[in-house]
Amino acid sequence: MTQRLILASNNAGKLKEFNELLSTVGFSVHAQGEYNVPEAEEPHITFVENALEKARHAARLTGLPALADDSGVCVNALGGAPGVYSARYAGEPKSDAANSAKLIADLAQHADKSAYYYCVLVYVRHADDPQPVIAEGRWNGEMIAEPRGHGGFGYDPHFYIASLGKCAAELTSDEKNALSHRGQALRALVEKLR
Ligand SMILES: O=P(O)(O)OP(=O)(O)OP(=O)(O)OC[C@H]1O[C@@H](n2cnc3c(O)ncnc32)[C@H](O)[C@@H]1O
Ligand SMILES: [Mg+2]
Repeated sequence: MTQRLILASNNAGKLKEFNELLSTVGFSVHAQGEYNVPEAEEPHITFVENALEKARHAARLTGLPALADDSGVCVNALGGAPGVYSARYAGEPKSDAANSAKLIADLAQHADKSAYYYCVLVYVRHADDPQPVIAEGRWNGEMIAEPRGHGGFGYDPHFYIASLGKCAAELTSDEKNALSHRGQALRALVEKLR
């Protein structure tokens, strides 16, 4: 039986990756935009609280189970910034190009370019679910100034994986999903839902 699931996100890049990752596990997935769910508030200082807020918001407005992702890039030399503020690092309106440009500028004087992507997923069966299912994933890399590749989204053209000699934006979507913070978190979540 396929179970209808709301993806509590408005980010087109994430939605594409979720559709690829979830296509095989028996969920019929629908973006919250299909149900006219407006963007949720993300007022918290932790990824998990923001993800829970987004999942509950979508479940409450649709009456359906919902999956939310809160994620970001954490740069060690910047004390973990932009972290939970990754989507709006350069302010509003959100812009991947402006965010990347600010991050590269902020890092220019630092020798340590190491960074990691972090993703937490929260699944709620309904808005008041007392047992949300939570999973996380982390993907290490480093930030490089010159953008490379056209795949992915967000900071991917600047997120370099030395062992591959490539940026995340140079990977196919299957390659990215196999390695990424989001892919890791989703596989862990699916295990917990079995
Ligand atoms: O909240 P929703 O609607 O899901 O969409 P969002 O883009 O606002 O999502 P977040 O609040 O979780 O912020 C995550 C940001 O972190 C960055 N990010 C997360 N995962 C990424 C990935 O796989 N590749 C590149 N950048 C990523 C990117 O800038 C995202 O906008
Ligand atoms: Mg957001």
